Amino acid sequence: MPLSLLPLPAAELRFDAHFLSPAEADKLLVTLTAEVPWRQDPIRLFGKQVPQPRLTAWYGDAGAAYSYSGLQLEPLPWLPELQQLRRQVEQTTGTRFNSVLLNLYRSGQDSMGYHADDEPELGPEPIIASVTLGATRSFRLKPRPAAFPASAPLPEAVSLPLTSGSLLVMSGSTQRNWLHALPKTARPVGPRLNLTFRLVSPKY
Ligand SMILES: O=C(O)CCC(=O)C(=O)O
Ligand SMILES: [Fe+2]
Repeated sequence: MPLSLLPLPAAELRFDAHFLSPAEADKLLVTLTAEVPWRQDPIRLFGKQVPQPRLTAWYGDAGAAYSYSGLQLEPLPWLPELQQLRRQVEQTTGTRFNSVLLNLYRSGQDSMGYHADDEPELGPEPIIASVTLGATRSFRLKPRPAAFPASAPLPEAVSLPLTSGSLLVMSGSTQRNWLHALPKTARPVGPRLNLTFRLVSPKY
């Protein structure tokens, strides 16, 4: 299945619900959950240090250092499974990636707040390829008000259910014009593992 373009104004979003087969996605979820050295780093939130409401890991080519929410992350060396997935994602998107951020949402209580992936090392129009394994969670996008003319109504926020094995590609002006989040849910849901492949420019 090719990637299909999702209709969101002033954004570039492509989606394939069946990028990985259910069997591939399940196998990868089990392997990565067990083999990744998951961490729960503190983040600064309103001036206070609090644990992130999810587990994370950062893999990449040597030198692909990245700062995220005030954290400096040195990449772990690629696991064979992640290398293979990177190649698959590169083939499908026609883009090169040198790193991947893994987020493990252990339950519906784990989440990620609204943000844009607009750190300088990602460049002005980053391409971010997001693979989901495990539970379906809603990915929310809302407009950045400053990015839209004040004279017209703002576009509405949207919810995309990201299912296991799906691939979502954000590119072009998406990060400049929209924020995204993975809200908590009160529904009982199993773990969800998300991988966002990125191309970061090494800092020398
Ligand atoms: O878990 C997700 O689908 C979103 C992850 C995300 O936005 C990020 O890693 O920057
Ligand atoms: Fe993000």
